[in-house]
Amino acid sequence: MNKSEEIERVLAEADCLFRESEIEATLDRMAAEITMLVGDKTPLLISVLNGGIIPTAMLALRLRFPLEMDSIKAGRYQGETSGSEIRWLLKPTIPLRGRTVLIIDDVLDEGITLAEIRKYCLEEGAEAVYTAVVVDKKLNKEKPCRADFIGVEAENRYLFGFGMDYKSFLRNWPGIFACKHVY
Ligand SMILES: O=P(O)(O)OC[C@H]1O[C@H](OP(=O)(O)OP(=O)(O)O)[C@H](O)[C@@H]1O
Ligand SMILES: Nc1nc2[nH]cnc2c(=O)[nH]1
Repeated sequence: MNKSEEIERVLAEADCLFRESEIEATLDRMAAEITMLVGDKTPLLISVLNGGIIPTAMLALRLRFPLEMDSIKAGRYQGETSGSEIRWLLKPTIPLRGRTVLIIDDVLDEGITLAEIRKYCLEEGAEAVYTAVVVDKKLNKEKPCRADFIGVEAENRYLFGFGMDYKSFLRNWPGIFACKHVY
């Protein structure tokens, strides 16, 4: 099976957990919550690449207050469907000292990535660090990091869409989908 056949098969078998309209409504609600908490803090939004690109853009367009944006890349999956050691690939260039930071990512799974990024921001002198994810996966164990703003909860299956990839593809799929099999 070549790559495009694999992607076609994953798509054909996948279950849609949340439709585009449901995620849009969820993002509206998250934006209102974020505004209440940090709307007067001139926050720095940090997008966790690559999965955070789409959620960050969609959330930022809903925020009507002054903010800055930067990115961080610290991945554990590197295009695979199971995680390993975290690798730092890009750090923000805007200084974090004294800032209210909002880290935005697509999915909170084991919570290791977000916990490490949160720790990094605090070490860099951020005054307050908040975290937002579109999906929090329900695992039957404690996570090292909780998100302050959560879109939806999903079962513990491999997900794609709305920023989340299947082996680097399908981040652009408009909804949240669960794979039946990973190949
Ligand atoms: O909670 P965890 O188990 O640590 O996993 C969550 C992380 O996994 C994915 O990133 P990935 O490393 O796959 O990089 P990507 O954003 O480029 O997809 C996702 O975007 C989160 O950042
Ligand atoms: N795309 C994707 N990335 C992840 N990183 C951790 N869990 C997941 C998941 O379910 N899907």
